[in-house]
Amino acid sequence: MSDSLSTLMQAGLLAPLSYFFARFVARGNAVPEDSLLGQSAALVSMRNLSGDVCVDLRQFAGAPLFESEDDQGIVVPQGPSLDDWMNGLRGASWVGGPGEETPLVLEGTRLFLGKYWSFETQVASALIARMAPVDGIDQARLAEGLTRLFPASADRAVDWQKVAAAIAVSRRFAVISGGPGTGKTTTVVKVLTLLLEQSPSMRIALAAPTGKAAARLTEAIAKEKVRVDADPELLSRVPTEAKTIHRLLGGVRGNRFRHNRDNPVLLDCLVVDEASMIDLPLMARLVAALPDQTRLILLGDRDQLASVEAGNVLGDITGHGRDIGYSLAQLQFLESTGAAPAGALPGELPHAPLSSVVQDPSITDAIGLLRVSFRFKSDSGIGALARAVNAGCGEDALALFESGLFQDIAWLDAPQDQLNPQCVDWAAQEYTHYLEQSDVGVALERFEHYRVLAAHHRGPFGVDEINRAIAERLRSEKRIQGGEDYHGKPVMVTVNDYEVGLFNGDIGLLWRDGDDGLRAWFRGTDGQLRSVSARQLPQHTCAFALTVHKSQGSEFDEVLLVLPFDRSPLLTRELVYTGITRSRMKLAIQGHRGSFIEGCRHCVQRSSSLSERLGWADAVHARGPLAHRPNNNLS
Ligand SMILES: Nc1ncnc2c1ncn2[C@@H]1O[C@H](COP(=O)(O)OP(=O)(O)OP(=O)(O)O)[C@@H](O)[C@H]1O
Repeated sequence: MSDSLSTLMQAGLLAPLSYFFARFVARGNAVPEDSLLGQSAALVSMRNLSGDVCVDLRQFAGAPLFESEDDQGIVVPQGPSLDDWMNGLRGASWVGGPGEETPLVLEGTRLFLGKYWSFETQVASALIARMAPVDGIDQARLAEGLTRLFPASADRAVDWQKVAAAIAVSRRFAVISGGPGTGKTTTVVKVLTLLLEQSPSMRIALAAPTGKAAARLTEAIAKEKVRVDADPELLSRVPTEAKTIHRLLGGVRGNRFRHNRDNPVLLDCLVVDEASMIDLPLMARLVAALPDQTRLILLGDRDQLASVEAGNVLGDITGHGRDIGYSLAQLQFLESTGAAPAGALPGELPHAPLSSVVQDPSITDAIGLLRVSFRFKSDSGIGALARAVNAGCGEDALALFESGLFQDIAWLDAPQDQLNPQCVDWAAQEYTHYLEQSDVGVALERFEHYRVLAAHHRGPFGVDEINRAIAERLRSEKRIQGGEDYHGKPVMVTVNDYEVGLFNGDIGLLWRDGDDGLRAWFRGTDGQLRSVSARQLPQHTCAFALTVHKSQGSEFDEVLLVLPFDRSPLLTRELVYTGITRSRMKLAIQGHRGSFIEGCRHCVQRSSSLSERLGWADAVHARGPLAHRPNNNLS
């Protein structure tokens, strides 16, 4: 006999939200909360809070439904056999089939929260509606533009940027994915140029999930625009400013965005950067607010961490690290426009016929993978490290630190229960540079050069403790003075405040403004400085150290990555890869060697059916070291 859901909640094994949802569903069906229905509702809600979009009952049939520690003395309920489970749920009035508006939806063996089933199907149908190639492309003009903007290299190797550009111009939905410095922004500026050459009146917008990412996109687009060989008048129509997705959608009114299906954003083309950070609900709201004829181009690194909230939208769209092969029609198009030399691109993949990878090649036909990093050359330890981690080889990654070949990477062994003192030394030394500035604009810019990142919030290697240790050191060196709020304190906003215009993840500095006291200063997506009084500052935390999750969309010259000593579910290949690739020039990792190797083996797996809805064959979530082919993104 297993313990009740309420006991599980009291023991901290079940979130209160999941318990009350289970109770609500059970009462709605007039059954006890510890019935199969109540337990199933609690399971789906709990898994959703951990990032899954649905629960595949096959994974839980005959297995414990919730995680527990052996020493807790709690008996966790087990899933029944698959047949009994499916039959039991089919009889419940609050469990509907696909399309029914019920709190739970059962589709095949997958059980969804009704809302998430709707989000997933909305995203799938919006992307599928854009999957076919666009009619009426002037191929001669496109071929001329591709030749002009992507001059042939001497070695006649495939120019993956050119391939991705041809794909993005010819389709209403495209993804351009690549690791850091592979030229996503460079390519998209050329894509927009080619689109404007096809259709000069095209209305284009740029967006990103966070203010930081939008500011970086704005800056990168401005830099690339001046290098493009095209009519300056046409180029002036490429937008100069990227908005956050929240701002593009017009901010929240009540619990809805101002732009939605009934009041769409009127655009011909939307480019969204850092797409790996977009969770399923936000993606659903974004596509709902776009008319079907609006082109959507997603940029991102498919190997990065999935979004904080449920779903792994970019991973699902791009096949979770699988190789990409193109259909015959796509190969013919790419060759006829000169995007790739005849016979150079993968159609049927060397290790498998395309039909075993995708049920419908339209999905791979929409993806351009950038495979060469222009940032990390062959002497870059960061590049080599990212490649080894991405291939799941923690041992190889550790060997790079000891090889003596690379000056830009360093490993620090973690003492079991405290930070390595060298970490605090380095951080205090680096942060002194911005604290020495008199101008807040310069200080903000200087602050962005260096960052400490960690996997966890709490514990000896969590951001809370690291922030405390760094502040204490800087205080002892008289670099900062004062209590909770002080001149020079870095702050990160942790909520969206539409009134004040500051959003979750925005980073600024508290800075004394003459006699007016402390104000919090931020740089907007347009590059302009703005400040709010310390009193107006929405809920925030200290930001000497950030979680790797929060650092997505940012890059720094130098990074100290603090990994936990013990194995942890958070320590995954994607987390380590994302942490490493936040650094442009210099990286130090503090960690435990065994946990690091384990972490590199372990991939984030989130249950959803989006990849299958989009045409990928079977569930491709298993991305273990064997299933994953090393990619060349960072060569
Ligand atoms: N084909 C190319 N040849 C030479 N340099 C290039 C090429 N493409 C891009 N670069 C340079 O590489 C650098 C990175 O390019 P870009 O910013 O477009 O990459 P990204 O993938 O958007 O990077 P990020 O990781 O910052 O998102 C830039 O300095 C850019 O000018």
